Amino acid sequence: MPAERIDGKAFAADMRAKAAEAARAFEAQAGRRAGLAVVLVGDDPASDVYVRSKVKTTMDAGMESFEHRLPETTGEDELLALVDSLNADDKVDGILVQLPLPRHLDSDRAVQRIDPDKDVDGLTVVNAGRLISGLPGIVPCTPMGCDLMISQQLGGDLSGKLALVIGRSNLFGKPMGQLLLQRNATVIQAHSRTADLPDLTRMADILVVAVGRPEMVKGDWVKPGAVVIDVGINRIPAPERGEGKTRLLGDVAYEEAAKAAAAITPVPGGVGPTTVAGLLLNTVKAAHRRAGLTAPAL
Ligand SMILES: Nc1nc(=O)c2c([nH]1)NC[C@@H]1CN(c3ccc(C(=O)N[C@@H](CCC(=O)O)C(=O)O)cc3)C=[N+]21
Ligand SMILES: [Mg+2]
Repeated sequence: MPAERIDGKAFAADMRAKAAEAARAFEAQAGRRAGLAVVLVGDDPASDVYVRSKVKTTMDAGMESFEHRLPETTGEDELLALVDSLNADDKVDGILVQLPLPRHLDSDRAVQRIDPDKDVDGLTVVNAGRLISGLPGIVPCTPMGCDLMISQQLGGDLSGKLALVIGRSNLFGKPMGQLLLQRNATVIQAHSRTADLPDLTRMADILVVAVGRPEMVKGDWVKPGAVVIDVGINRIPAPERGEGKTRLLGDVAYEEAAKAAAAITPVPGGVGPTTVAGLLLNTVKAAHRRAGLTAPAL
């Protein structure tokens, strides 16, 4: 039986509907809309597309969007001053600094300047510490979306399951491993220096791949019946679609892997759309917390 194709677009639509419902409840109680500030420095076209989609989705969910576009030549002091002013602005519940920043800016410095209670990307050391300590905090959006998809497939308790995460970034791999651990999975965190990776993937009941190498995980690396989550977004040239055209490939060879897996996320239309939806959930949760209101279970 071929694998179930996990529909990330439908899943994300459901997450957005929940965020919109929570946003209405927040507005009714707080007398203002939850607000998300997005900071974009420079004019990278890919970042521009992401930011536009974040702004639109935010407004569609009944939240306020504050868009701050700064020129490529922005200095570090200016960027930090903007973050400071957003930290101090009561209408702003969430702050996102779009990455990557232009090379002359220190992205870690900018991100760590964000008030942890407004850090809707979950990238500050405070939120990383809260996650590893099992304290309430803000979880990075992409692992949050993957965690929700995995629990929809397998239930909330992953006792006895072996989960393999390939990738160890602060943005994805590390928090993903922590979320799986919290659900009682036995977690292996693999990365570019891991030896004999296919031997490990073949043991994994849950295989989460975030390496950024097109179709690196082959069909015969997948344990029969596994749940496979492909976090890779690799844009590759597609001359067959016309001059200068590109297409997206995941880190997993989808067609092959789908023959073994029980369920698998496609690229595009899998994990990607849940990322922006996760941002809305984080923003509306942050708004409730900041206003001293109980956030609805999301
Ligand atoms: N501070 C910060 N936080 C981020 O969360 C962040 C960021 N910076 N910088 C860039 C990356 C990338 N990212 C994606 C969001 C949605 C899709 C998405 O919806 N992808 C669609 C395809 C979109 C397409 O066709 O290009 C999909 O996979 O189906 C992908 C990638 C968030 N990022
Ligand atoms: Mg990673």
